[in-house]
Amino acid sequence: MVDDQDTALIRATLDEIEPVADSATAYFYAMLFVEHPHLRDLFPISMDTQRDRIFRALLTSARLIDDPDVLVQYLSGLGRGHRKYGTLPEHYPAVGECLLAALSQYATLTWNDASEAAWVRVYTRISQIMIDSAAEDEKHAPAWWDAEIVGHETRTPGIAVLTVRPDRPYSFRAGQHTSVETPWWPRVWRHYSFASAPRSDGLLTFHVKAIPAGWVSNALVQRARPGDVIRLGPPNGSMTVDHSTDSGLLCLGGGTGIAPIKALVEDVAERGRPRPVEVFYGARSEHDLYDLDTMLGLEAQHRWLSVRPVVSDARPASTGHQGLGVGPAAGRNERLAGQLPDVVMQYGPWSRYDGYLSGPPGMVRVAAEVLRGAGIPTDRIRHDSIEELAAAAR
Ligand SMILES: NC(=O)C1=CN([C@@H]2O[C@H](COP(=O)(O)OP(=O)(O)OC[C@H]3O[C@@H](n4cnc5c(N)ncnc54)[C@H](O)[C@@H]3O)[C@@H](O)[C@H]2O)C=CC1
Repeated sequence: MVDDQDTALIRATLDEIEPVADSATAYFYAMLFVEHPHLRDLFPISMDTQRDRIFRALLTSARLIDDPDVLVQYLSGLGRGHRKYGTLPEHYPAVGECLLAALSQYATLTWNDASEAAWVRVYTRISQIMIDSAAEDEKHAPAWWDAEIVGHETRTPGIAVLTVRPDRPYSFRAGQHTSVETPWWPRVWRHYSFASAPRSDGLLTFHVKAIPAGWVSNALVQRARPGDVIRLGPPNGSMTVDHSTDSGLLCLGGGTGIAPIKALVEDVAERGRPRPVEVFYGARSEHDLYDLDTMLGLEAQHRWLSVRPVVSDARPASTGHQGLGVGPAAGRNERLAGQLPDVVMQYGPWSRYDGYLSGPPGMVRVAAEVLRGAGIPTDRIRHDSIEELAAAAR
């Protein structure tokens, strides 16, 4: 979608901007709100969590520029996701104009007529994909769903499992995530993975951990109660099961990252085609393994499933699990000790498995490398965008 010359020019601008991204982004928003004050209402009152989103999206696009299929998929998701903010096609030129002004102001070494022309071409193409996908989506899906909380279960002082009933049918795939807005913080949206495969009663579940200074997560854990109504954006994400193969699934779920892994296990169970699924469920302490009973319940029902709890803040286990392979092992469900990716490497071989990674961004980053080292090709390792995970963890 972009030729090599434009790619090089775009990357040169972004390399120069990256160290001063905060200033460039502040300049961009200041200009946007001064020149186009009516757009201010599309953004949250407090901009602190919003600020780096646009730059993150640009970086993600730049990183994917060599992979047009994935880039179009990413931008289409972004376009659909922008409907819930009230974004309209006529807003894109205003954003583009301020974006280019900010880039020219802060990328003084690399900015010239050629790079400006490249940015105009690329931004026009990016916005067209987003506008088209939003228009297509509008034909068959609402911009957002209202969803009533029908269950709120506190699992630990900081973790709650929420069950919600959307006001209209909501279709998604196991392993995907959505964005959530609470009534208490208008226009502040946060991503949460679905913790179950689609259910016949149409209910959706989420595992939410209250993170320090996390407005949405604290509201959902501490304040939300049955009867409250939250808002959901469209489903997104490609960490879904490839049902066209019978390869095994190697799943790493760290902390609340176990939520989509549970959904994936349910998805495999519903397909009725048994294939080996090896789940490593990591937490800092025994106490943090808040969903272990559910996972062990699933393991008891399905012979093809193995669940291994791993605790990182514990002394190494005295039993010799190392190098045993992934077959049945004595003492299964006994706590393994260590960081999730390290423990997984004590098992295997994994080269014939597909990798599914979900959890803190640091874990996902390290685990992706470790699985590549274990012989799983990059295109068979699935996880959500690490930039998005890092933003969610703040
Ligand atoms: N789709 C996804 O990827 C999802 C991601 N999450 C994210 O998962 C995180 C959950 O947080 P917590 O429960 O506080 O998890 P946590 O920080 O307690 O860690 C959970 C596990 O990950 C391991 N881990 C953490 N950092 C690591 C690193 N740098 N290298 C290797 N292993 C590491 C720990 O040893 C532990 O086993 C949040 O950041 C949340 O946004 C949650 C749900 C879905």
